[in-house]
Amino acid sequence: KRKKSNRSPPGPRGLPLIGNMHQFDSSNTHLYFYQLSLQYGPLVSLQLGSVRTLVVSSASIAKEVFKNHDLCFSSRPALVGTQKLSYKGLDLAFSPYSDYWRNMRKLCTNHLFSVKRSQSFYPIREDEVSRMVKTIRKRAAASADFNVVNMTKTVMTVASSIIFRTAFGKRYNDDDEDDVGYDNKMSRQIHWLLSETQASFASFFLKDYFPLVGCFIDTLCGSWTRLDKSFYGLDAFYQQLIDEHLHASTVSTQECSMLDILLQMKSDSSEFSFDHIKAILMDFIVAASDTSAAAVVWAMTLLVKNPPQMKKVQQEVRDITGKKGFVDENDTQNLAYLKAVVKEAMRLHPPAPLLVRDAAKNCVVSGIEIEANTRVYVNTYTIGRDPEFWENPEVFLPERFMNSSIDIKGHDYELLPFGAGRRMCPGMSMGMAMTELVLANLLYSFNWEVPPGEKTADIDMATLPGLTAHKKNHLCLVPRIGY
Ligand code: HEM
Repeated sequence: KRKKSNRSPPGPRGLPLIGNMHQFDSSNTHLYFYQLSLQYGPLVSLQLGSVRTLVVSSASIAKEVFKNHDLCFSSRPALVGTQKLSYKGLDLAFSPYSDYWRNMRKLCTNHLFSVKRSQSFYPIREDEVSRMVKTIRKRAAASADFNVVNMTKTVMTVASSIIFRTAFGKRYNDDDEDDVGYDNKMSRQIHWLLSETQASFASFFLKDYFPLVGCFIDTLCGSWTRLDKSFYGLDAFYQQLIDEHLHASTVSTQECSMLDILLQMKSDSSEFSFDHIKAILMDFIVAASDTSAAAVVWAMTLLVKNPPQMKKVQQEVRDITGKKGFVDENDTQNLAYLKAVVKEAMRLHPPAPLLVRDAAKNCVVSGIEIEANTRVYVNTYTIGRDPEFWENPEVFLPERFMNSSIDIKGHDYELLPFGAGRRMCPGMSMGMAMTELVLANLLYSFNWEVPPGEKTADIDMATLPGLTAHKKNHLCLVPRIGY
């Protein structure tokens, strides 16, 4: 029996010292892992430098990981980039499993991420989505040469505006946003904040795989200098916003924001510092806007490529909303088919496809002994396409979720867009509220066409490298006033 549990899962043959590092694609990791799973099966082992790595690609093994051994797999790897940006693990997302993480998670779930809190931010979502609709309307009325909307930019802008305003309680430059994509100071500042944070979190350091020599090579390559520069830039930006809040009389902060709540938490506890606040805000910024925006863009892409489903979902949104001009969050609760569309888009294109954990101790999964400190990637992209669970897995068919009990809450292991177990996404209700509201209003107000001379079949599904799986090439569509 012991012999059996010691066998190692299959995987590509590596080289001495570096293992499989030379084959590892760190830019589109989930697609690389998907290919490996097609070749080697649902459990693949790799040696990435000094890091033993396991890739899980089936719902049944994911269930073992998250249900039977969740405690063992509740830690995250302490990577150079994430440690720096999280102020050495003072955040939630990149903190190792510990008493600190448990307390922080409880605190944040109660104060920041509860359903009630998410509802309290609804006016912000409503206002930003209305602004988006207004700007698209202008574009729809423009002449043929100017009516193409870059959906990727538009959706990223509305999502980051919502998140920025939810985090800090204010907008920038209300006045000059008469263009789709709002190319103004706010947009540029948020864009910089987002891209810098994303890039730093995802930055590649050899030290993460070769602790002894990696540090030296990273220094030679200038990776540390770049990371330090980003970190100090972001730190200064957050400090400026905190200072503005502390001297609230100098700015008009009308809305209660996440930062207000965090400052209150700081004044209630002497152990809570400004670094804690910045680390949590950093998590929120990186985890919240990008993921929801990616979800909307993938859903729109799939709908445009599937006209019968597009027609059906628009019919539902317009029937339920009636003539009142805006889909609100009471309406979205009743949009069963739209919810099925979102689930189906997340099945095919989960915005955060890799659930990353480190094994805290030895344990046996699928009859195989996993050693402590093994890095485990659960690939929800592959699991969502597993033909054992999904009929015609490559086909976009939201109907499969109508009258189905399969949900995204982390109990149905064949569909895990928000993860599962103790480290599951705490912002699910806010993320879903944002995704559904933006998508519903895009579908309610407009009919969408590809630009003249293009075909829907030409819209590609390539993915951008990064922590969040964005559509690589921007989705550009022509809006026609629909309702
Ligand atoms: C459509 C939107 C979203 C998607 C698809 C998504 C997905 C995910 C996934 C897959 C994880 C990793 C879970 C795991 O390892 O099991 C995660 C973690 C996390 N998400 Fe989200 N997320 C979304 C929106 C949000 C929002 C709006 C927030 C904040 C309000 C948020 C905050 C977080 C945090 C803090 C973590 C780390 C949790 C921990 O490690 O304890 N997410 N998210």
